[in-house]
Amino acid sequence: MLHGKSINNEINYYELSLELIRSIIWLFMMFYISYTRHNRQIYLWLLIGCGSLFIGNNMNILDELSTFEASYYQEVEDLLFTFGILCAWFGLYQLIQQQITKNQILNIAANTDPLTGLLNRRSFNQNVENSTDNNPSAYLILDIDHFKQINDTYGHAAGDYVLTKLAKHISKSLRKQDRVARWGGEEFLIELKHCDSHTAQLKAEQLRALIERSDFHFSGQYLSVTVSIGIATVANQHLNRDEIINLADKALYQAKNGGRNRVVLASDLKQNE
Ligand SMILES: Nc1nc2c(ncn2[C@@H]2O[C@H](COP(=O)(O)OP(=O)(O)OP(=O)(O)O)[C@@H](O)[C@H]2O)c(=O)[nH]1
Repeated sequence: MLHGKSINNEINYYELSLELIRSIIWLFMMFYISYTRHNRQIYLWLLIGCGSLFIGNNMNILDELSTFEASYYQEVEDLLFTFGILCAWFGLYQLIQQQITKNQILNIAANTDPLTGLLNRRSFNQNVENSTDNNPSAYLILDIDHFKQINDTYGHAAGDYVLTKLAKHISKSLRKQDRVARWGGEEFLIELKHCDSHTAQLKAEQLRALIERSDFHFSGQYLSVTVSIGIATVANQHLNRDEIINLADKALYQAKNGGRNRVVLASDLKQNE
């Protein structure tokens, strides 16, 4: 007899069973979370939180058995409850944060090219479909000349370096409203918003010259890099975007056939055909 409270040996088995079932469900959920999220830290917070809540809940069952003052159990129970709820909420908060971060990472991975960080073809097309802008745009398809040779001579890593550096050059030379995507292996698609064919041709020529002048050094080797560019504009063409891009592709084909390292406009192409 410690503090003058009479011993009551009756345990409420029904209450205890309910607590046990609840705890088993929690444990199962936490193992499931830990297994699917692969994050032991979150699992630990939830486990500590739920463990404290479980013990807190069962304090009143112990109360029936023991000799301590009821107020003593009440204090410990309150403490465990508060601690348990804080831990469980913190675990849940971390779980939600982790889910948000994972979604963001997945979103970036789904929409960008991993090598250059530019938009990928899927994401570029999606945004084009969502666009309600009726102003004329110009489409430029830029392709690296003899890229296979760079890979074959200096290695795949050198080719990757060229692609990455080229992507940076293109991105830097564009305005905020313009977009660029990695369209294929060594091909980039540029969308110049509100741009007529004359301006598009000037910009493409500037970009071509900039790349020709740029230093591409890889592992102490100087790499000569040039590009060919095909252009098509939306203005005055009663074609949809896919058809315009096809026109730009044809212009690019002619730039390649014309000797590479040059810019060809689709309207010139029509006249020449
Ligand atoms: N390093 C590297 N090479 C790539 C990548 N994607 C595609 N390629 C290579 O790009 C090369 C494209 O070669 P081709 O289509 O023959 O074109 P090209 O040699 O540039 O010739 P032209 O376009 O006619 O001037 C192939 O050798 C591909 O392996 C990449 O992500 N990294």
